[in-house]
Amino acid sequence: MLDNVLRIATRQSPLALWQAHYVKQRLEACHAGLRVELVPMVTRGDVILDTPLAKVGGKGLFVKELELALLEDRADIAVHSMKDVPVDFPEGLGLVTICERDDPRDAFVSNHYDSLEALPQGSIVGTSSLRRQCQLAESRPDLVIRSLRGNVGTRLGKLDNGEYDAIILAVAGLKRLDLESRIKVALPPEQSLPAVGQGAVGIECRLDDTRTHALLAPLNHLETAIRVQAERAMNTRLEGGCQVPIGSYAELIDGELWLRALVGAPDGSQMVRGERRGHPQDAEQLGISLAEELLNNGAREILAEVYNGEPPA
Ligand SMILES: NCc1[nH]cc(CCC(=O)O)c1CC(=O)O
Repeated sequence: MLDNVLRIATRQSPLALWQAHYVKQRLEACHAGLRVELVPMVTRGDVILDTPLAKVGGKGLFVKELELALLEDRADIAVHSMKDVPVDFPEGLGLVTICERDDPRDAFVSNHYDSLEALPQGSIVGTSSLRRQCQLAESRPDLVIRSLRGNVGTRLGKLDNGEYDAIILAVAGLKRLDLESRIKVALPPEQSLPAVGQGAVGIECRLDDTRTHALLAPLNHLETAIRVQAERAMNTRLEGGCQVPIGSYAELIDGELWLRALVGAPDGSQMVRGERRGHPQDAEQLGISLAEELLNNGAREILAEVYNGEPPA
């Protein structure tokens, strides 16, 4: 491989391409003479579009092919939405860089209603995320929640077709695709606790590739990395698989790390919440101890039911 070239394995969805181009631009701005190339790939997750993710193997489907390309040295890095990165990495690969987080919140998107509160009884809301579903169902048990999959553009198309009265998407994804104008309200964490890593872009590479590590170093954002570390430690301790009703969100406020988390029954009938404050250096321990508190307060039973029961339609 040429000394001045770095290859990014990327999916070809508009969001994945935006994220890959973002990293390319930042790397080229940091390193004069470096040429960053995109290596576009198709993953199984891109091919299977009409089945709920929980039934076909979950989010891991979107990263396996990219990781294989790294292991076979057909690419040097893979760029991911941190939200979609499974907790475990294949032998020899790891996440070495987390870029500065964008808006982590969920967005309420509708063509007819200005807010969640304004939705009439029985309105149809689209989301395939159990995390969004359980929080919606808790505050508005009257709503009808229907599965919604596909790229951000596909999902908006289904809203515009009239299949849904409203849908929930990540603010960050809409912003990246220049679709911020579609957001009616960004939901505060109190109303829709974000997913682990939501809004942050992470970079995976071979653990022994010191040249790439050095090139990536200036892109790492320490505050974001600490927040996401606490969130991921929480999910890992819960053994949160791919499709889970778990929210996990950390903030750094005046030097203090504040982690909030929830586990909910998909129908919103039960919800276990907790929070912890501590030193940023203890991010991982904070996540683990909060997870243990939730497990002891009922999360264990909720998660067992979700994993053994039928995946939601
Ligand atoms: N599950 C797909 C996905 N993965 C990351 C984002 C948004 C960008 C981000 O959170 O970094 C989205 C779209 C969405 O949830 O609306």
